[in-house]
Amino acid sequence: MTLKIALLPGDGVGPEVLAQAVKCLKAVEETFNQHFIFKEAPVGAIAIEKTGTPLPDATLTLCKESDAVLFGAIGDPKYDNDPDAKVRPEQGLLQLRKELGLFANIRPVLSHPTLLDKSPLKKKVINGTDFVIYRELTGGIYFGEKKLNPEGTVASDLCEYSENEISRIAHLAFKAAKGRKKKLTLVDKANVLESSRLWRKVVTKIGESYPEVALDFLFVDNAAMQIILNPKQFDVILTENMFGDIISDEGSVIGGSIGLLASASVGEENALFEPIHGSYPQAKGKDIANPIASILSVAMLLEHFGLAEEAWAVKKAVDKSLKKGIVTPDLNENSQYGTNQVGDFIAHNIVDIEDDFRMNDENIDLGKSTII
Ligand SMILES: NC(=O)C1=CN([C@@H]2O[C@H](COP(=O)(O)OP(=O)(O)OC[C@H]3O[C@@H](n4cnc5c(N)ncnc54)[C@H](O)[C@@H]3O)[C@@H](O)[C@H]2O)C=CC1
Ligand SMILES: CC(C)CC(=O)C(=O)O
Ligand SMILES: [Mg+2]
Repeated sequence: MTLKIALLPGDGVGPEVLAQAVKCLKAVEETFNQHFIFKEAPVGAIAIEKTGTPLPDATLTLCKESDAVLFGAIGDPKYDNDPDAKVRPEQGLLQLRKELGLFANIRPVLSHPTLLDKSPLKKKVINGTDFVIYRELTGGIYFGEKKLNPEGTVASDLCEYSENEISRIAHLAFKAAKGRKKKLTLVDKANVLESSRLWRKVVTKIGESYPEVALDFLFVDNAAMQIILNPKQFDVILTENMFGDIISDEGSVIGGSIGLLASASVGEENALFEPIHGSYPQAKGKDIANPIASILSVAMLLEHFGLAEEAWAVKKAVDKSLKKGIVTPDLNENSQYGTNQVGDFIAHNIVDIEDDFRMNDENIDLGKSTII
């Protein structure tokens, strides 16, 4: 298979972690005889510096013409610390999601047996956690009308959802639940928000078409508590944009580091793969950022294109690095290994398991396929 992959390294540690993901894709090319055509383009703060805009037209065109986008991270303290900045790196990512129609962001949350003591949560609470968050990605408060009065003393952001925006991701989430533990939890704030009440109504109706899936509801404040009190109760969590953003960072505490959590953003025509973390500017250039979230995003990319064996080989190599302790300092403060060495180890361990393909009973601990 030939795939055109747009590489958007972005800011902070984005380029460093993305470079490790590309190493792994090159290992997949060599080992499995696939063909990936890479083209790189600027996005975020670096693009603002070069062109004045966080998503230059040429970058957007490249993404639209590619089969997939592999994204690093964007963001820079220069903008984070300037509330008056009119142009911001994050606008580039939001516009990209919107322009590519990436309405569903899929974020698996797992506990890995060798990392149980890396989480501040009790082992018995997190052991066996395996859920996936379906976060709506192109609507809600991040995209609603923004207002600031002329005096700069009153501001608002509108949270708006249409039935169609809710139903298209709800169908994806129900289908995912059907293939997993058959449970879907809608996280909302329907006791307060009109938009959440629409979510409940639409999701309840769609649930009738998926009778094998048990549907339940949680208010987001309670969900934030339940995710760390009893994460094993969850299978598929469906939620709106901002709630999904927040609870997925919270969920990363279960795994032991946000540097492990990958994501896929999908729409009708396009797909983008990125770690859930940001640009981690404190680590820029220090070779300490965990590249695994970015590498597992590659596994999600491969799954998305039906390259299941290749995806499995990537996950298996990640599993090996975790089990052998070839990890960055976020997972072991005494670690001798940097971003590059972990990337090298994983890429080197991507091997062909063609004749030994036991996806369902192989003893690796990175969950089953998450892309439907
Ligand atoms: N998708 C994206 O590109 C995102 C961009 N951002 C942007 O990133 C910048 C920094 O935001 P923060 O709130 O500090 O979030 P962040 O996710 O960049 O970092 C928060 C903390 O998570 C840990 N961390 C993050 N990535 C890691 C990695 N690969 N390995 C090990 N530890 C890691 C570090 O302890 C770090 O202090 C901001 O400008 C923000 O707007 C934030 C989230 C997502
Ligand atoms: C620009 C932000 C909305 C990015 C973010 O925090 C995320 O997608 O997780
Ligand atoms: Mg986030």
